[in-house]
Amino acid sequence: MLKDPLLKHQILETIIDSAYEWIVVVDHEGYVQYMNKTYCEFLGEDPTKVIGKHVTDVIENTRMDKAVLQGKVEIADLQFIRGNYMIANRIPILFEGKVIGAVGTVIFRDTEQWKKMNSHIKALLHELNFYKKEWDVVNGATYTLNDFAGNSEEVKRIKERVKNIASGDLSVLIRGESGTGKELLAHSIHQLSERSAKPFIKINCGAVPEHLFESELFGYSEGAFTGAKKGGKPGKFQLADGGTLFLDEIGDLPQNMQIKLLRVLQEKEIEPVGAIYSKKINVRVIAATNRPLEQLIKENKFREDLFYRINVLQIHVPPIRERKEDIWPLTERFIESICAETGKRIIKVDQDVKEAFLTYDWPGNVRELKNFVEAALQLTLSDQITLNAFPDFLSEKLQMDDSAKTLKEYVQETERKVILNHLKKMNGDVMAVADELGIGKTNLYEKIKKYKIKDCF
Ligand SMILES: Nc1ncnc2c1ncn2[C@@H]1O[C@H](COP(=O)(O)OP(=O)(O)OP(=O)(O)O)[C@@H](O)[C@H]1O
Repeated sequence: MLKDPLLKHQILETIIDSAYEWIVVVDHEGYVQYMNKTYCEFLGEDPTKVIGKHVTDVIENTRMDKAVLQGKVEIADLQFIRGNYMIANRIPILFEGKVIGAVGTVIFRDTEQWKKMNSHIKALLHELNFYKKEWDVVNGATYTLNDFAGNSEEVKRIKERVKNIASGDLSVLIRGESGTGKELLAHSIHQLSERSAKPFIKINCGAVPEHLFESELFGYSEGAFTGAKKGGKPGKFQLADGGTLFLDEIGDLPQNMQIKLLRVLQEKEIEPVGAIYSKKINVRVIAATNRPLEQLIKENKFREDLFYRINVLQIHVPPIRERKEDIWPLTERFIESICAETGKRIIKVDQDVKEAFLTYDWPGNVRELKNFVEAALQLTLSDQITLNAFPDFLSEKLQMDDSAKTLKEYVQETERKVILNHLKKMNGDVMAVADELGIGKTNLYEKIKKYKIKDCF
């Protein structure tokens, strides 16, 4: 029996320091009371100085402080530390029925071993992604209507329209600025149609060199030209047979191709380059454009007959600056999916960021918003997104005052800010805010609706 408490302590410490896991102990307020040597080494902390620091200042993405607050055991939680996934356990310490602290352990003390396991997992994930992409190539459509996020009336209207027009073979023209989600909607229409088990094939009319267009769309037969593949090559129309062909950026289709495309849509048959036969095809066409086709028609750059052929059903997706109430639901959706992919944990987005997102005009639309959120999550080291989390050029953009604004716009912006600040201050008490601002309750409700600030306080 060991009697000497010092010796006991020394033995225990040696056991803990050489233990397989990294170990941290915090008190009831989340201050570090103990951290074993290997964990300190990994985090680059001095074991003598780490004691007394708040755990959130020491460990990235930690939930030890929450484990103490909630008093709940968390086992095998995926935690992202220093660019790596770790498996963390958090166990509250109870004394006389009260939580007095918590013990946290992280599996994989040996970084070499961990690295091996990590690259093994990453390789598996890569493989999984590879097969997922292969499947997507065969099937083509990766998005469904559920992926189209937003709560605005416009989004609701678009979703209803997609559901109504998905079945059937009529051509669809999706219009809207770049990055508004036109391709996502094209996928959704295909997924909801009777053609969903058949391929969804996309061609970007703005990206194919003019001389390759015909063979890209209609394929070629063997010996069609020097360098032609033995046995010929199917074009996008053949690949999409039975399914859907998505003609992205149709406004950029070269003129000589416009007439050929029109013929195919009318006759429902294609003639591969160099072939002396034509082939029946069964393809539904969905086209998208961000260009003013009517104007292009006037300028003789787009054929009117082709326009009427593709414009049987139309969907218009408004830019994000015209449906600002979608910004927050979209941001939440992106944070959620990026966190699920990377193992990061984001609990809060600063009010400053929300404000800046609402004020900014988003010329690149949802794509730009998604890129902003991705960049912020990449750079943030805590579980909170602040304006500092954005790369400099992005935060400058977000905070930039738009000098092209009219006086009316400035007035409206100020009015919006004042109302929002008061609502925040008064915890959303509309009556109290109306009183303080000296306006009627109905008037205030109208302004809340007009400025779409219902979800911002
Ligand atoms: N409502 C939405 N909900 C979720 N994600 C969206 C939404 N709208 C757009 N996105 C995302 O924004 C990005 C751009 O969307 P998409 O490629 O569909 O836009 P687009 O209008 O086809 O752009 P372009 O005209 O430049 O081809 C994609 O990553 C897409 O997933």
